[in-house]
Amino acid sequence: MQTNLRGRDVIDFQEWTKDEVDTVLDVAFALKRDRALGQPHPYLRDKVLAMLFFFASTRTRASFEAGMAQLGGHAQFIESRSTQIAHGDTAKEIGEILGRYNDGIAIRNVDWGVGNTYLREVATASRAPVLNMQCDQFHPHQALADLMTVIERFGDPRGRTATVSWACARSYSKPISVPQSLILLLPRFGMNVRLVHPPEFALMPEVVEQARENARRSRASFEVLDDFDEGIRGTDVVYAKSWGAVLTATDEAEEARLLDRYASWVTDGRRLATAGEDAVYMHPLPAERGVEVTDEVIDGPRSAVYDQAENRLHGQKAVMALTMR
Ligand SMILES: NC(=O)NCCC[C@H](N)C(=O)O
Repeated sequence: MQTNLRGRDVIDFQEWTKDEVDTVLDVAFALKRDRALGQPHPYLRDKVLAMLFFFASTRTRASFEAGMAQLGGHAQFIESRSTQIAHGDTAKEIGEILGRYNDGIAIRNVDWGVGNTYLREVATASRAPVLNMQCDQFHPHQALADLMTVIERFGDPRGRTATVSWACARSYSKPISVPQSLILLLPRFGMNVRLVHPPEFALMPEVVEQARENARRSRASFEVLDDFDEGIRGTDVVYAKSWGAVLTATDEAEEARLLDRYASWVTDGRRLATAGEDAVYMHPLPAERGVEVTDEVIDGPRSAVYDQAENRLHGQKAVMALTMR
């Protein structure tokens, strides 16, 4: 195993070289094979990961915690609301202190305009690496699991087309972190990316610009479209999920009006049938069934959602094994 990733933070893989991400993928697939064979791999014996959550989690908590146990270590679950953070513990203090107790600090803070800065402040103060369990701007471990899933389905992803699209959903205004990490990572592996959204649901311009640059460097294409049907036609990966109008909507009422306007942005069987012959449907979950996607699609033969969720475990174990040793 390469050792030079020890101590490295993962805020987004954009800050890692392609070779470094390749190392993570190699280790992730090796750990996945080990697990299938019942082969133990206790690379992190006696190591402890702090998992600090400012927001709800299903897959992220369960997979980081299971992963640490499988690597021979331990994960401690910390919910921000049961800490003294509201009483004054600063990001610097959290970094200093949790960094002294632990070998890694994983954080989920999706508050718009807050999360990314918070993670970086903790990372600056911490002697242990900080792993991003989703912030307002990036969700690197989701994108990693998704890339693994694409590689498992298609082999070499070069020349394949991935549609990263907005879809309608009403439960809450979701972060833009999943599509942002995806459009940054997939072109680096040679995928042609179509970013599709209504004009009001734009991503951060500097992230889109970086994604375009990543595509240019790998001689892949990068397009921004506002027509859902056109975005899906002939594509290999239909990754359609909701996100909030964080850069344009000023209040919930305005966002609700936008959702009414774009309520037809649902991935259904008719639309999926227009994608490529061996196209795959992807979603990070939780999905709003009947609003974002029909049961027929998410439960259908082209859906990769459970493989994506499984690969969270293997990808994160690779990151932890490489950064926390
Ligand atoms: N797979 C996950 O980490 N799920 C939580 C993040 C996805 C969430 N629906 C989101 O859109 O940001």
